[in-house]
Amino acid sequence: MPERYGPRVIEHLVNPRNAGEVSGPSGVGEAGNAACGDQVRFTLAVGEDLRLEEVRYRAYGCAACIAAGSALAELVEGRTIIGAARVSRGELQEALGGPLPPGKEHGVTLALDALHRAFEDYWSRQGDALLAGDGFGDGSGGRRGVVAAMSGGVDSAVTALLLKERGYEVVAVTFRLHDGEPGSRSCCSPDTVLFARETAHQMGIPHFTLNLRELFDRRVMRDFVGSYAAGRTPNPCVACNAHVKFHAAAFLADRLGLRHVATGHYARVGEGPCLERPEDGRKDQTYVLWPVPRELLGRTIFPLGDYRKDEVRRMAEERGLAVARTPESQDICFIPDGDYRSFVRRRVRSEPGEIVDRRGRVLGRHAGVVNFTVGQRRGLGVSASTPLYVTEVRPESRQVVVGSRRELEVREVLVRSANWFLDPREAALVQVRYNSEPVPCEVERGGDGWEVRLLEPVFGVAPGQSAVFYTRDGTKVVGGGIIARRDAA
Ligand SMILES: Nc1ncnc2c1ncn2[C@@H]1O[C@H](COP(=O)(O)OP(=O)(O)OP(=O)(O)O)[C@@H](O)[C@H]1O
Repeated sequence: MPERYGPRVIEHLVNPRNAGEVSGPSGVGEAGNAACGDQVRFTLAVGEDLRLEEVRYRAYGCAACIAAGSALAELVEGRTIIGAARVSRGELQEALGGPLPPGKEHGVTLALDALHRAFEDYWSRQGDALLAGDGFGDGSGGRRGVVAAMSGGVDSAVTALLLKERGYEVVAVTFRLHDGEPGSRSCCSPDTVLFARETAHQMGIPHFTLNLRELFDRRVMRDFVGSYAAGRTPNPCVACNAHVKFHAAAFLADRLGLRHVATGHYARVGEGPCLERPEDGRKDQTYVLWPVPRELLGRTIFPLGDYRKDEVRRMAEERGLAVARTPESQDICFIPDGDYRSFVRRRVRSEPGEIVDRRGRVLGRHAGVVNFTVGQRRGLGVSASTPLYVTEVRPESRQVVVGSRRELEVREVLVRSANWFLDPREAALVQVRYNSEPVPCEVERGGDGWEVRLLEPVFGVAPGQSAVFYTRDGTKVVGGGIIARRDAA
């Protein structure tokens, strides 16, 4: 036994606490691996009152892992799950009598990671309702607390911080949405999850991780790929807000008895509840938030809605948060290199087809409709005296229709799957693309959706994108929906 270990570490090694396994555990977590020598495993029994009734650990490998496992098990047994999720590296080091010798710190990392993986497993076992897309409560019976969704970026870190400073009981959660890539900036890489947890702990906030890979794969990634194959242009952030992020945060808030959920989106919740534009117009995310169910919006807090991005970064710097300098996240979180065409091509079989004009004249051939989206000008492989654009994608006949810019002009749009915060009659402006200005419109019920008359023409409206409606003064979101293909059933 190296002499470098302090007396508390040695005490844990000579007399380990809570060693063993819980029988019939409610959560199991492991970190490290036997191949590299160090491994820690935690098993938990969590009571109905969310207290950790029994905590057991097993550690293989170096003395640091054994001592850290023992100290952590002793520290958290008997605490509520929230109290246990707050234990930081600092607190565990203190329980071991101070930092472990250089090169042995991984014992603390592995023990904490194994415990948090056991929490993650516990929530997964509770999560059938969430995976089935079932409902959530209205939060009215909950405490004045909030589950804050933390991606590991600066926006959500400052969100949690502001809520804490306003006196809310805050619990942070990071979602594992996809596999990410170790070392990548993806929000879901293992490094990012660890970083988010350490940031939460730095603020004295408990942190959980929810494994939502299956839900995200089913409701976002498969829809993303399937949409391109069906000639639509999807928006995965919209799908995630519709089916994953907010429901998962509410699921956890309901289980923990907390009233609110929060994210680092730039938007505001107004009376009604309704969705309102944020202070920082350049960061406005109202366009992707339209599908949040109204009942859930009523429980939601967007603390960043009142700030500009530069103020948010400054607040992070002033409070010494390590996230202060993280770069902006990429457009689509599960495609770190941004090459979404290749991502789709790897997942669907591309069948070649014809490139035709409006009248059906064949102008060329293409390798697959997944490579095209309405409004696209580059990569058509057809030469013409005037610029050509994709005006329509017809997956049934594998045809891509091209035409002049004028042929992209759209004056009527059909919108389905609408979600309204206000009376649809208040819809006076509509935005039909992520980076475009809203145009005046009239909306009325039509068939199985909503007929939208654009009072100014828009060039290039892609089915699958969102149409988001705003009030006449442009400040409030009335509702939104998905733009449908006219001829599609
Ligand atoms: N993997 C995740 N786990 C938990 N929350 C997430 C995750 N990804 C995104 N969020 C939440 O959704 C919000 C908006 O996500 P978006 O991808 O737009 O990130 P962002 O604006 O770059 O924010 P941040 O700086 O916090 O990463 C985040 O602020 C966060 O609250």
